[in-house]
Amino acid sequence: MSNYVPRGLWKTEKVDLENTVVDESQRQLKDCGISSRSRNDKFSEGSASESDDDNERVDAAEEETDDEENTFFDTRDFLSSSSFKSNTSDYRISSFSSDDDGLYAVESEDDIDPAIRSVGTNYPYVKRRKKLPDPVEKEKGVSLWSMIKDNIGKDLTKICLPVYFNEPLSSLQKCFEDLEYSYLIDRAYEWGKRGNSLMRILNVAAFAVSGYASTEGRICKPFNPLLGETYEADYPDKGLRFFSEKVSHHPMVVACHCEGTGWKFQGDSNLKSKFWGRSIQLDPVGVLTLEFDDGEVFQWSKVTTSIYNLILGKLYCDHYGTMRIQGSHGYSCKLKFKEQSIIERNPHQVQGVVQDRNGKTVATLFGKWDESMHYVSGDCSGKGKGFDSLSEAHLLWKRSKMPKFPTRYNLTRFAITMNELTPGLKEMLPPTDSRLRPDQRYLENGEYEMANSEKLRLEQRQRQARKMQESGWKPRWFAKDKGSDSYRYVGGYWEARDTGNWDSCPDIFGQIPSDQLVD
Ligand SMILES: CC(C)CCC[C@@H](C)[C@H]1CC[C@H]2[C@@H]3CC=C4C[C@@H](O)CC[C@]4(C)[C@H]3CC[C@]12C
Repeated sequence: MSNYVPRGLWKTEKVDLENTVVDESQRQLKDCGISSRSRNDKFSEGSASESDDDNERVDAAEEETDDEENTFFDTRDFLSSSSFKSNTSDYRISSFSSDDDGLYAVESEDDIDPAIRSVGTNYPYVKRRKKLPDPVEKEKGVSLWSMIKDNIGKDLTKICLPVYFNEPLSSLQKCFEDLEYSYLIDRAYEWGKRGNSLMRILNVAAFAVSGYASTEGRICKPFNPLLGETYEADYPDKGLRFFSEKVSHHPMVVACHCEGTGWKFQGDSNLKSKFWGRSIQLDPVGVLTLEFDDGEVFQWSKVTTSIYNLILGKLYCDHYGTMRIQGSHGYSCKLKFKEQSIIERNPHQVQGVVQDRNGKTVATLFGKWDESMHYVSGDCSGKGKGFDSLSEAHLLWKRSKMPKFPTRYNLTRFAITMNELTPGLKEMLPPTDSRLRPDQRYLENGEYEMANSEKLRLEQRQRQARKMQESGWKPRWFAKDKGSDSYRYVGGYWEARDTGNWDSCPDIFGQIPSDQLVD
């Protein structure tokens, strides 16, 4: 059994995914006879820290059975069932066929009220790029194993992984990926305005799930932003503008704020990570808040994400757990993300219910986080019943098609646009914007050597971040809410951008003045 790992050999350690160091315990892979891996089978990285007395929990996690198994009916069986097909026979046919639109294309949604369906389609057109630049240098196959083996005997926690394991986006930009399907919030807004709160929460729920779609097949690490790094996304073509800032380094926290048409979305993301040997578990802490102009507020938290096959096999991630969306006007929604099992025929299932203020189930939701979400009126989540009424399922959301020019990072069409730096935009940005981060730009251009050396330089800089925080560093655009641990946008970013006055923004990507260097 090649992947048998003696118990006790694996320490359950807290892994800082953002610190690009190789975990000491990976050295032990060698002792287990695990041989080289290609670049495509990427490896974990993390810093060894904290307790190693949690071994039992590994066992517990492995042996845990999914007692909710039965409550998940087979969505795939259903989607291919004739009753469903006859109802929405053309749901696979895209209503947009040219390659020019794809970014915000909504697939055929015949049963959606045309007036609602057209919400968000009359935003101005903005030309955005459809591919990343062609790489300057040829890609080379870097195996993580070769890096580890050359460093045996050294302190492995001090080795930096090359930029080759990164995707050319920062964690700040990745937050914006959650807004790819913002038209669902626009629809929710419209439904609510028409007095249909049930359709409002259903669209909010579909939005909350849709943010996960872009994580499928993405196995590269985003760049860990520097303290004070920011990212803005001005997307009039989606009727919104988004802004995020890295507000803390220890623990690593990113705060974001997005103003849409009739709504505001904000939150901060702080991941608690656990290293289980073969996998890494990420538990997001913090609440996301969506606030409509008419006063209705929705709050929810993200579910657990795990990254599997760090040792052998194909790396992949899965999302599982229960997401509770609490609305301020009576309805709430509970969504279960089913955990994938090894023999899973039908992964990525999500199922849930909307309940009114009395706890009565008024609608049932089901689908897959990487595909689509549907709803049925009434309660059909119970076992044994439901398949008849499922023929009345209505499409809420369907994932957009992947780009015509795939990237080696598997970015979606939307993600490809996020790091674009047009000359006009460059002049508007503060010196802290992720688009100006040199190593990330070099990686995007396929200049791997330069990317690597710049990454090392900036990581050197970043080592001062803890000191900065301890000596009273404060984020520029967010502040902690009184009596709470969450960050709120204090305002002023877009106003500063209008005047072009970035005096208060430090040059975080530049050279460190030699008198400020610390050892
Ligand atoms: C171990 C290394 C080299 C492999 C690459 C790890 C990749 C797969 C990891 C690194 C950071 C991770 C992301 C970190 C944060 C979030 C927010 C969370 O709410 C959804 C998942 C998501 C978006 C993760 C998806 C998986 C991810 C991209």
